[in-house]
Amino acid sequence: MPAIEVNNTSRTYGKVQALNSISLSVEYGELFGLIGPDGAGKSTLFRILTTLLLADTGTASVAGHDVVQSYRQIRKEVGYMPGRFSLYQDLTVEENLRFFATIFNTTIEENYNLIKDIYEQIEPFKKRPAGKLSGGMKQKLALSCALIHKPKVLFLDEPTTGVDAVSRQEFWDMLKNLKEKGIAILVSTPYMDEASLCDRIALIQSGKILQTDTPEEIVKSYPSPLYAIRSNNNYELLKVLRDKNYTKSALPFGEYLHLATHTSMGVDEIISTLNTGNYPDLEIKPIKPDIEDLFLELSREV
Ligand SMILES: Nc1ncnc2c1ncn2[C@@H]1O[C@H](COP(=O)(O)OP(=O)(O)OP(=O)(O)O)[C@@H](O)[C@H]1O
Repeated sequence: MPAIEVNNTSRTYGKVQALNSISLSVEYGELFGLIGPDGAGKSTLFRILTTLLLADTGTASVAGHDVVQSYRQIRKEVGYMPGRFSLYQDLTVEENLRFFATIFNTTIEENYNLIKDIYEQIEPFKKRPAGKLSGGMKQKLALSCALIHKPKVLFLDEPTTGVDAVSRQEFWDMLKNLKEKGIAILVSTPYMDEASLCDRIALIQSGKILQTDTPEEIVKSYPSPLYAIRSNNNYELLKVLRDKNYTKSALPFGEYLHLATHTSMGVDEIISTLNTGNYPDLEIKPIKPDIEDLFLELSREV
C-alpha cells in the first residue's frame, strides 16, 4: 500500500476551486514534489492530508489510514512542516525541540539518531530563541521538530521559500538522506529548479494536476523544438517573434527568450527571417527544455 494515496479529491472555498479532482500516490522511500505557483492549491492538499481540513469530495489515505476516519492515528504517524514555520519564537532551539518531543510523548534522546545530522548543525545555537535564528537555521530546526517523533510520512510545505541558496542545497541533501531511511516525503515548492531533485513530481496549477512523472520523463515530453535567443532589444524581438508563423510560443526567460517552433528549423533559417540590422549582438542556439518550459507549455493549454 502506498504511503500517500489521493483519489479525485476536490475542495472549494466559496467560489474558489482550490483543488479540482486531484489524484496521486507516493511510496515509502520516495521524494515526491508538488510543483506549482502561489495559489495553485498546494497548501490546501497538505492541510487535507494532515487532517486539518476536510475535502468536499474524494478519498485520501496516509500511512494506510483514511484521512477522515482515522485522523488521530495519522497525526501520530506524520511529520508536518507548514508553509510558515511552526516554531515558538520565544522558546530556544532546544526548548522548541523538547516541546515537540513532549507533545508526541517521546524524548529528544529516543529518536536522536534520525535528526542527528540536521540538529548537529544548529546545536551550537541551542540556547538561542528561535525568533533570532537565520532563515536556514529556522528551517533546520523546523525539520528537526517535524521529525522528532519518527514519522513514517513527512509533509513539507514550501520548506525552502525565503531561504538562501546554500541552505536550500543543504536542505535537499538532508531530504535525500531521510528518504533513504524509508520515509515517504511530499514536498511542495514554487522553485522549478528544485523539481529535478525529486524522484517524481506533479505539476499543479489552479487546483489541477497538469502532469505526474519523473523529472526526466516530464522534460522529455516537451513537444517542440526549442531555442534560446538573446539580443540588445529583447522586448522588441519578442514582439517580432510572436508574429512569425513558425512560432508556437515565445517567452522571456531571464536574459534570454525561449522560442518554441512548430517544426524543426536551423538557427540560420530563423536568423534569415529577422531584420538582423536591428540586433547587432543577436545570439541564438538550440536548447533542451527544462521543467519550467514544460510547465509554461502545459499552463497555456489549461
Ligand atoms: N481559507 C481560505 N479562504 C478562501 N480562499 C482560500 C483559503 N485558503 C486558500 N484559498 C484560495 O485557494 C486557492 C489555493 O490556495 P492554496 O493556499 O492551497 O495554494 P498554494 O499553492 O499553497 O499557494 P500559496 O503558496 O500562495 O499558499 C487560492 O486561490 C487561495 O487564494
